[in-house]
Amino acid sequence: MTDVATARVAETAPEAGVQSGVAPTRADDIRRAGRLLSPAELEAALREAGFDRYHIHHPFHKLMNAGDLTRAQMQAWALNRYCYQATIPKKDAIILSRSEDAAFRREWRKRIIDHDGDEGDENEGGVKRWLKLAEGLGLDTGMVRTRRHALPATRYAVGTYIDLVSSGSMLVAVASSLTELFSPVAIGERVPAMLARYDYITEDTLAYFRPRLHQAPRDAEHALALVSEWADTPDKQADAVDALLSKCDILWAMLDALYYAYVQPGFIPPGAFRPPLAETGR
Ligand SMILES: O=C(O)c1cc(C(=O)O)c2c(n1)C(=O)C(=O)c1cc(C(=O)O)[nH]c1-2
Repeated sequence: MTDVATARVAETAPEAGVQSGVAPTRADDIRRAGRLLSPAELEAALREAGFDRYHIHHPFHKLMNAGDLTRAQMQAWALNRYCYQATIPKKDAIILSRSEDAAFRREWRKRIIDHDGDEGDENEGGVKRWLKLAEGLGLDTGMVRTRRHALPATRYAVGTYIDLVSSGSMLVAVASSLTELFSPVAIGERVPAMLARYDYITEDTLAYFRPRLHQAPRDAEHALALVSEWADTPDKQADAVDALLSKCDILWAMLDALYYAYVQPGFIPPGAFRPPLAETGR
C-alpha cells in the first residue's frame, strides 16, 4: 500500500484491527456477547454503528457540501439519485404487503403517500419534487424518468434495497430504513451548503428536502419503536444492526459509483449519462 493509502486507512479506521480487514462490527459484538441490550442501549448501538458508515462521510458528499462539484457532477448525482427516490415507495409497498397488522400498515402507508403524493391533495409527492430538483439543475426530466442513463451500479444498489426488504425478515426490512435517523443531519448540512455555494441553485430547486425534515424523524421514530419491540433476542438485535449497515453500504455504493464515473478517474460506463461540455464548469 502506498503511504497515502495507508494514511487514509488509518484516518478512517475506528479501531485497531481494521488494517487487517477483520474489525468486528457492532452486530458481531452483540452476537458474541449474547446479552440482550436495553432499548436505550440498542438505540445507541444503531445510532453509533449507522452514523459511522453513513453516506454523509463519503468524499462525493464532502465535495458537494464544500461547493466543489461542477454542475455536470451535480446533474449526475440528481439523475442517479432519482433511481433511489423512485424506488422508495415501491420498497415501502413491499413492506406494507408483508404485514398482517392493519395498525402497522396504516402508519407505514404514510411513507408511500409522502413519495407518491395524494389525489386532490396539495402534496404532489417526493418523486415529483425530485424531478423538479433535476429540472432545476438543467436536466431533461423525461430522460431522468427513464432511468436508462443511470450508472449500472446505481441500479444494482437500488435493486439490492428491494431484495433486502423482500427476502429479509420484517425486522430486517424495517431496520433497513433506519438510515432516516441520520438523513436530517445530511439534509441540514447539504441544503444551506448548496444554497451558499452554487449560485444556480435556489430554494425552489431544493424544495424536495423541506418536508423530509419532519417526515424522516416521524418515520425513524416509528421504525425504531418497532425494532426495539421485535428484536427480543441478542441475535435479532444484531440482525437489526446488520440491516442498517447493509443499507449504509447501499447508499455508500451509489456514491462510490458516482465518484468513479464523474470525479476520479472519470470512467463513465457505456450508456451512462455524459454531461454536455458546457456543464463541466462550476
Ligand atoms: O438526502 C439524504 O441523504 C437521504 C437519505 C436517506 C437515507 O438515509 O436513506 C433517505 C432520504 N434522503 C430521503 O429523502 C428519503 O425519502 C428516504 C427514504 C428512505 C428509506 O430508506 O425508506 N431513506 C431516505
